[in-house]
Amino acid sequence: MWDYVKLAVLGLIVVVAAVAASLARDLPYLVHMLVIMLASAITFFWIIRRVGEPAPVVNPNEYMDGPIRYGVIATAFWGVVGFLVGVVIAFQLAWPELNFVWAEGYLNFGRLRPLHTSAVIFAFGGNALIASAFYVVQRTSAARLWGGGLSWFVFWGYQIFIVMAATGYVLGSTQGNEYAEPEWLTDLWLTVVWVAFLLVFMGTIIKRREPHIYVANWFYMAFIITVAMLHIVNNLAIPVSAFGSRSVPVWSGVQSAMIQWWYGHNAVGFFLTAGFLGMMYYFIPKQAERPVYSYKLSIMHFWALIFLYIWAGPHHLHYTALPDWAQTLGMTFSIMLWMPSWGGMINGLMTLSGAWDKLRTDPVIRMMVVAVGFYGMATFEGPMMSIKAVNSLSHYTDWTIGHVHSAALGWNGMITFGMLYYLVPKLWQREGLYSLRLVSWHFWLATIGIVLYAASMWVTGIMEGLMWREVDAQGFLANSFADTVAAKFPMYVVRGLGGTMFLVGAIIMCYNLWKTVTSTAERSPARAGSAVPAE
Ligand code: HEM
Ligand code: HEM
Ligand SMILES: [Cu+2]
Repeated sequence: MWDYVKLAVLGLIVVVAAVAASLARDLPYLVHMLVIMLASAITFFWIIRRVGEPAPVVNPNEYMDGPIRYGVIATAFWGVVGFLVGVVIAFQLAWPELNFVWAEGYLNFGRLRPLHTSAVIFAFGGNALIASAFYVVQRTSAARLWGGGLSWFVFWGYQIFIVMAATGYVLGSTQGNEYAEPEWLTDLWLTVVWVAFLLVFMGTIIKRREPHIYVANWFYMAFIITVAMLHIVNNLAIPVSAFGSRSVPVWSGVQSAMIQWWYGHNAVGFFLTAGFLGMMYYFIPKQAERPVYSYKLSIMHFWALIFLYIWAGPHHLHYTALPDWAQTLGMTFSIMLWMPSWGGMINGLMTLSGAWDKLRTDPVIRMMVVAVGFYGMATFEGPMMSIKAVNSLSHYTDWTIGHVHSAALGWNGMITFGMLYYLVPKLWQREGLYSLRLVSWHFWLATIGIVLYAASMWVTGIMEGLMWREVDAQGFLANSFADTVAAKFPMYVVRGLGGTMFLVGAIIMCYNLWKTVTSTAERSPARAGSAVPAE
């Protein structure tokens, strides 16, 4: 019965999408409708082939790891895609000829930049967060994922969101809000998927068989709930037509700017920080085989972090039309944010106390520790850049880009790599990784790549900031803008090389993980996924 309801709904979606596609007013809308039509049609046929088959017997004591395995593969795949686009745009900035004339309007810097930022944050980071949240919540709750097949919907729905966002960027559909570029249709779809994600996560927490809610789950919960709130408020818009991709935002003027950076900053705070701290709190103790250093500290810095982050957004709008008091408020909260951030860093690093020797022998733990180190560095640099006097130099320069990437590559990238190295042998029931030597290669390529990236951006950032300020004896500007661009060329090449090393490291990781699954010995089946007791 339930199958027939699903078939009817999917059939209806296919027809509606086909009609909407034929009425489309613009190309991105047409493509999105075709994507929806195709995805619904494939699901339709997938279900119809199984109608009447007895439902597979699931053991409620067994973890649901299917969507997590897919999520791990998607994380690695989108990571390589996102880094590759990053390398391309890095070289486009060094050599503008790489904005090929034949690809103008599709593959030029302006189209590829949001493709890069969304691919790395939402596709690579998002898949890593969803997969690890599903893994951690089951293990720490001693419960199977709630909602039957809903977690599969979350996985596939999220991939459809990624495809819609990516095709939209290349075809020129954008709201023009950084990190919130997708238009209304894609936004609505993401909202549906995200609510399903929240339901699966909370459902599992509620039916947990472990009285205690482990701290990693608090961070994941804050991440899921806050991102839902940010996404909905920042994307409130009225579509121009039901059959076109364009919309008119409800916010305007300085309010619009403030809401955008309330969103943007907390995307950093809750997507790239809170969620990833959840990852840190599970995978570092596991890999180090040590308990979390201080449970008390984890609770204190959790509440301080989520309370302070929400207020710090105005540091993106220093010296703009935003009222002065709001800028100062943003700056003050940013400086306070240093403390809970370092609370997290200290807790992550000190979890290794008594096991520091592992740094010599285990390249995976080395990766995780370096990640936490970069987290600490970025959360010192950020509060410093939020001071208005410092920001007057750093704003609009490559210093910001350096800050972003030391955090993104160092913290988000490295902790995710560590998580993947931990998860793949577990999820495919292998004795261990195919090659620790290759992990070491990945570690060094990535670390040196990050250093090249961050250092070159600090140099160009401070250089161009100072060049913009320089005046001659009469008070005229000493440099034209083009002079500052020309002066940056060598550093842009260095950044591109650093990015290439980071990308090569990630490709080595994919090879290593692939070999782990295909050519290492299986673990004894007794140790495979059983839901009691909590791990
Ligand atoms: C191979 C690695 C990477 C390379 C070569 C690379 C390169 C770039 C380049 C060239 C830009 C544009 C800078 C500009 O407009 O001046 C950029 C922007 C950006 N990238 Fe990356 N990237 C890489 C990895 C990542 C990762 C892993 C993340 C996040 C997890 C990330 C997040 C961002 C963000 C958020 C921006 C926008 C920054 C801003 O507007 O201030 N990138 N990247
Ligand atoms: C205590 C923590 C942090 C504070 C106070 C902070 C502060 C800042 C400040 C002041 C800027 C420059 C704004 C501007 O001049 O336009 C900035 C930019 C940025 N930060 Fe941070 N940061 C922190 C941590 C992080 C972390 C951990 C990440 C990533 C994982 C991150 C990602 C970014 C991004 C993506 C931007 C560029 C936004 C844009 O203009 O597109 N930040 N941050
Ligand atoms: Cu911020």
